[in-house]
Amino acid sequence: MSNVHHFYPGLDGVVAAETKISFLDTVQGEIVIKGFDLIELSKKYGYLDIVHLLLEDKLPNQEEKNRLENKLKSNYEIQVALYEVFKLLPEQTHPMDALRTGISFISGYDEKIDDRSPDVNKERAYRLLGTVPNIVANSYQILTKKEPVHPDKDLSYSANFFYMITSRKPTAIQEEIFDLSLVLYSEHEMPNSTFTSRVIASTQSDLYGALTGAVASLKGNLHGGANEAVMHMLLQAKTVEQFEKLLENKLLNKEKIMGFGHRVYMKKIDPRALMMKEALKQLSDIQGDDRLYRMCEAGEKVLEREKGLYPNLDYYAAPVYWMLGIPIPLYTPIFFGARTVGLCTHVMEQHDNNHLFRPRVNYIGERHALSK
Ligand SMILES: CC(=O)SCCNC(=O)CCNC(=O)[C@H](O)C(C)(C)COP(=O)(O)OP(=O)(O)OC[C@H]1O[C@@H](n2cnc3c(N)ncnc32)[C@H](O)[C@@H]1OP(=O)(O)O
Ligand SMILES: O=C([O-])CC(=O)C(=O)O
Repeated sequence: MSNVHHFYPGLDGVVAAETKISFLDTVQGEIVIKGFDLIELSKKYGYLDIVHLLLEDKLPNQEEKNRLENKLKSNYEIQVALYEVFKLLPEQTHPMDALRTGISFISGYDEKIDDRSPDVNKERAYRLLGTVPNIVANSYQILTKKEPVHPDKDLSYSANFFYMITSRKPTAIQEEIFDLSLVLYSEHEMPNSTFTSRVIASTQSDLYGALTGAVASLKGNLHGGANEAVMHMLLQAKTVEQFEKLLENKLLNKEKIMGFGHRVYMKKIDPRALMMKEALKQLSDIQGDDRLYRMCEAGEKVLEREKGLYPNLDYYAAPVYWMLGIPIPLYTPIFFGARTVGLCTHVMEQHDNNHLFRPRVNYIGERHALSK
């Protein structure tokens, strides 16, 4: 038997799981979520529909949707002690790190922490879906020395999430676009964060641990952190010409351009980015300011011409969140908030049909004999 195995750097192209949750069908050009194309879903359905689809295996009727929303609302509040924990965090803590701490902290309140059965895991997932927007919003409020914002149960789930992070109730169109962004971020097969959560769950560790690991994964700017990085990059330019120059210089310096490229869609635009691009156009028209839209479009052309690269969702989500008036450090936490449902579904699937993740290596170090 050989000690050398075929090595795929970054597990590129390696199949890591059999799943009934989702699949990036690059042949048909579809993001399949429980059998439906996410882009088609996003044109007709909202975030709560997707939550129901992922956790209950079916699109909900109105009554089921109301029941789901009420269940999430009954889980909006966070432990008083968590506010105290956030007060102890150093001021410069990134909201993703505060979120990681928050999710880790609340695990101690779960009286059935050692129960991984599907029903208990599902209840836990609903609790997390209710709680995460509050953790995202109020860790940030406290870190920025503001008063906590209490959830408003008269608002829809997405409107309340928006309200808690901005302290403003959204207009109808703002609510619609924010909800669309949550739909688009909700689930995406086997990105690094989902893989991380499944790896953790495969030791029979719990949902909180798996999600805590996923927050850390998502924070990196090769993954979820790219949406914040895109906005910082856009803010470095004031005009289309300046933005084009900035990108050209970055490419000359062999820098990676945030918001472009994707392990799976490398040579095509991420279909979710197109949806967010339309939303950006809509916001630009409403606000009578299309500067960011024009800069982003020009950037697209530079990357296509120079590198044959196309935008991923983060490229257009960033300026959309900017035009919605959302603080930049919350862009990646919002991504996580939206992805909570996808991650919970994956952890549940892993627990239900588990095989410990434990890959091998090709050893390229030295071997020594110990002298006697
Ligand atoms: C919602 C999401 O999480 S989507 C991902 C968000 N992340 C980003 O936007 C970060 C920027 N993008 C990237 O770093 C990459 O495209 C990734 C990490 C997302 C995927 O890339 P990988 O599959 O690992 O491919 P890799 O990084 O090796 O790139 C392959 C080639 O394309 C180039 N490339 C890929 N993405 C970019 C980019 N954004 N800017 C410039 N060049 C790029 C690489 O430099 C490399 O070129 P080379 O072969 O000449 O060295
Ligand atoms: O699929 C990936 O690798 C990253 C991504 O787009 C996502 O998590 O939404």
